Amino acid sequence: MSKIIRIGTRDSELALWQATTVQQKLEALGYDTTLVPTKSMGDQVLDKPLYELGVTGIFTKTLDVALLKGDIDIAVHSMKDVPTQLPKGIVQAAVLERAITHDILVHKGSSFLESDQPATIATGSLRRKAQWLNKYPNHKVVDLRGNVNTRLLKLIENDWQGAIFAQAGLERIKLLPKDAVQLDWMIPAPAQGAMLVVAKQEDDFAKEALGNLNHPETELATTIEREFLRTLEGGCTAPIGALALIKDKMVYFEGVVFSLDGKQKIDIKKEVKLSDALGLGKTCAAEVLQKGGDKLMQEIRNENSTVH
Ligand SMILES: NCc1[nH]cc(CCC(=O)O)c1CC(=O)O
Repeated sequence: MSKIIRIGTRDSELALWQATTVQQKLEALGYDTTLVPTKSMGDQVLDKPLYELGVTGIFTKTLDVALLKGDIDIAVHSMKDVPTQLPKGIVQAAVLERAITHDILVHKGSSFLESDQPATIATGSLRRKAQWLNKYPNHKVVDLRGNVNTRLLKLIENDWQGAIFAQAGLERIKLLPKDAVQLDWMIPAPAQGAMLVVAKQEDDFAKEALGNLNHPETELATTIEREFLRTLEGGCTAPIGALALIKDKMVYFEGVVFSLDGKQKIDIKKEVKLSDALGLGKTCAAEVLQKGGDKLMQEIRNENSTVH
């Protein structure tokens, strides 16, 4: 195997951890590899909320272009950052076994959670904001951008009580504080905690190499969650959560869409046999749309377009 697989990645600590993990797995199988770190637009524009940038795939576009130009052979992504429609010519080549899916609150003392005192929580995610305000209507949520390391620093520098992160991200780069509070009531983003490796459609060598890294259960769960998101036409900027758990040949699915202020919530829970899991995300999304989700999604699109 003389060909060297060039692995494209963003250059944040978390992205590099993820890409190195893929690199080590490929090397263990006997493949030669090299890492190609790149800055994405999403990492460069830090002074605007994500949802105002109005571009889907802001973290993935730079790597897509590098892949299609032939500067890299594969790209490693946090799967939740990847738009549900991949660009033409790029395919999903491996979904790695998922880490913990939960969100987590990093704080400077958590007693405020048990009181009625007002508090300020930071997050750049509309999904986290809506769910937080739904549970704590008297709190304020402020925008927070940047990679995980930057966001932790901003929390220290600012007068906020806490900030919300994906537990998987903090664990991977060993920055999870011991007293962080796991938000097991918060529905994660579709595909949170999973890594996706993409390749060019025509690159059989890369696709075969990556086939060894694929984790079918994670692939199925994330497919269902992303189908739910795609059917709702949520992109990456709507307050939509989805989680599919696979256990004992059953799939347990939970999906939700919130209004931006967190006051309205339309959710769905379904359990089906593993053999009936095909199309589950779509069916659940159709039910949500029918239960008033279509109107809610339209409101979200209108409100989002007025802030652009
Ligand atoms: N949007 C940024 C992002 N993309 C993936 C992760 C964490 C790892 C994961 O969820 O797979 C994070 C950080 C966060 O949400 O705190």
